[in-house]
Amino acid sequence: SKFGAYGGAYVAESLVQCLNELEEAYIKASQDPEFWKEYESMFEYIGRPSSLYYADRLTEHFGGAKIWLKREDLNHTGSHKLNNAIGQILLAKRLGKTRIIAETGAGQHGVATATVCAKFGMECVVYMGAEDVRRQEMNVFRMKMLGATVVPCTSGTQTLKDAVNEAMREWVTRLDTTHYLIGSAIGPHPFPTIVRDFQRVIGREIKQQLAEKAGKLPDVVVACVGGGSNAIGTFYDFIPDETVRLIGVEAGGHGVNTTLHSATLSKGVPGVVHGAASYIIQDEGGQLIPTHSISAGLDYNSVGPEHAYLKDLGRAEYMVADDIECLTAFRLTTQLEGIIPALESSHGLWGGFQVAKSLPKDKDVVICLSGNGAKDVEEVLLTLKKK
Ligand SMILES: CC/C=C(/N=C/c1c(COP(=O)(O)O)cnc(C)c1O)C(=O)O
Repeated sequence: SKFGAYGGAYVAESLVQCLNELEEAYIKASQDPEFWKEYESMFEYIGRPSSLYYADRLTEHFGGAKIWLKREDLNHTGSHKLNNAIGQILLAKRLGKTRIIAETGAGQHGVATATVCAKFGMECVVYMGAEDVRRQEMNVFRMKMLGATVVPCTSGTQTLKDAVNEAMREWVTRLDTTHYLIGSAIGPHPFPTIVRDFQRVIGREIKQQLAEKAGKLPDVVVACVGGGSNAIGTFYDFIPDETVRLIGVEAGGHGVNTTLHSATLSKGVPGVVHGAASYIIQDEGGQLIPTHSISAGLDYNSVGPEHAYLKDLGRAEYMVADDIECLTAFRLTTQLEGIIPALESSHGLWGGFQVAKSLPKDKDVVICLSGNGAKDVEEVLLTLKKK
């Protein structure tokens, strides 16, 4: 249940039994070929395998290594989030739950959760910071259209961490009927392990696809890091391949020399929040301090414990892209490849571009394009108008 000193389950007594039940159910399911068959039978619904697209114009523009995009934005609902939502609702069914709650920031996880609840006939309640309800309004419409109840959270900074707080607070009162379908590789054990196992299909497909297309392993794989699920899913099957560099890109917001960022691994400190030991953006007293990112899905005080572990091991490297760099990558990808990326993914794109331009042409850099940017175009226009 630990990733080195990180991970664990630092929760109130009232949650321990439910987490043990979840862990037991997951261990049984993960050892049951029928479970994985059922999970993989839903790949058609998700649209898997997602394509590994060679971005020839971005490659030419930067003049260095070949840039490949892993198109998780083309999945049903528009991001990688459905990979995890499908797996967890199958678990919830095995646990006999009838009701699902979730947190969301960018609204992508909320939409993915509402989608699987519609598909599998379960009640769905999604907690979402009021600020994120405003900046990801299109996804709020989609969640409601899919039959979910969206609960705006007005505590704290009214963003992702506040939604997690409220979801956990409610979950502990409804453990018998309700599964908390967590949206990233965060939270108390066994959540980070479960979410990683449902996202590792990303890296497994990349490995197979690049072997087919280029007859080799990637030299670098890059992904943005919010809670860390698309990144750990991209990295996990490459961890044993020492020649493959693993690079996570966090949100630099207004700059890491300000307090308004979400660069947890670069500027945070070890601590405990939302049931897990990891890196945290907090003050000396251990209180969460307000974070900022132009992208709601990266605007979070902590990060998955497995990333904290990979960082300390030196197996993965973590960079930062600030709001401006994110917007630059957003524009370049849109105007050179005709692909509008989510603002979250744009952080990974920026990081991948910087690495690609520093490498020779015979190298291959794969960037996980975690989501579609349709949800962000209004916010981007608003931001550009303020310039
Ligand atoms: C679970 C809270 C995070 C959300 N989204 C995060 C997100 C992220 C960051 O989440 P992780 O992959 O878990 O680091 C990356 N790309 C897209 C398109 C995202 O929507 C959400 O609510 O949709």
